Amino acid sequence: MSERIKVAVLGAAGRMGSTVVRAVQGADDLELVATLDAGDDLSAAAGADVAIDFTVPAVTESNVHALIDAGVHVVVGTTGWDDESKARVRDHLADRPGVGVLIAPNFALGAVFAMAFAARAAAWFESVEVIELHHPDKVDAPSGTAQHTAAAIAAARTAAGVGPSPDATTQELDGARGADVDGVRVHAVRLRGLVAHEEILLGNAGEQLTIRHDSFDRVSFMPGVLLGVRQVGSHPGLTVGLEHLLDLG
Ligand SMILES: NC(=O)C1=CN([C@@H]2O[C@H](COP(=O)(O)OP(=O)(O)OC[C@H]3O[C@@H](n4cnc5c(N)ncnc54)[C@H](OP(=O)(O)O)[C@@H]3O)[C@@H](O)[C@H]2O)C=CC1
Ligand SMILES: O=C(O)C1=N[C@H](C(=O)O)C[C@H](O)C1
Repeated sequence: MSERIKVAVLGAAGRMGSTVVRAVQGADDLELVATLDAGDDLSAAAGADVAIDFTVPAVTESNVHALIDAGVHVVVGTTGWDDESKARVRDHLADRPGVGVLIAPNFALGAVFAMAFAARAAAWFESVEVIELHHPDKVDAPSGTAQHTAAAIAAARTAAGVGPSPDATTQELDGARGADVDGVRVHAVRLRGLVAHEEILLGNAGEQLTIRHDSFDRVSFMPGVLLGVRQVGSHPGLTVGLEHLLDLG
């Protein structure tokens, strides 16, 4: 058997981190070498080939820079990344050839396909809006997935020369029309009982297409996380979105 990939998990006690720990322990080709939580010294991850970060938006970027310095590939599921923080990672990686960082707002395969399908359809519909629905313990809104979805939809519409979705609203109670992500309206629901869900609504005169994805359990993210761990080392530089490992990018 070829050598196993040594893996460190950051945020190991969290909802996602604890599920990731079990998935890594269950994979024959992976070896769990470190589990870290808030307050732990990041140098414990330096012996890993790949670190997986499911922490909190406030710390994920500094974790990634420290891991790049240590020459460790990183698979990042934590949300909260914007264009500036991604650009800083891209610049850092330019000085560390061979190191790969994968940031994916959603590792559930169905969610990645839902985003890709929505981007393909978006240029053919007059109206499009995104609704994301999550458990009430989530700290960020809208979800990273919804922002990634809206950005892909907006890019597809711009490339096709399609204008904004029609909207006659001139009077609005703050927030009633959701957040504006690159011109696409995104609405966030927080409800006990939910895990992670997204609907993309596309409308034309007389018809509606609804693309919906549901993660009922955090195990849904594990095949994508493990795919990322196995492939990040052969994707040096920054990769944003699991779609690039599924030939959908
Ligand atoms: N990409 C994807 O597919 C998915 C992404 N996510 C994202 O993953 C992130 C985590 O979600 P979730 O697991 O639900 O959140 P949790 O709050 O359950 O877990 C976060 C964990 O990170 C720990 N932590 C905080 N600071 C540090 C640090 N500096 N170093 C190491 N660990 C730290 C927390 O510890 P403590 O509580 O002690 O502070 C906690 O255990 C979120 O951004 C979420 O949006 C979630 C699901 C899927
Ligand atoms: O916090 C969560 O739970 C999730 N976060 C990610 C996001 O913000 O998109 C992925 C998934 O939706 C679950």
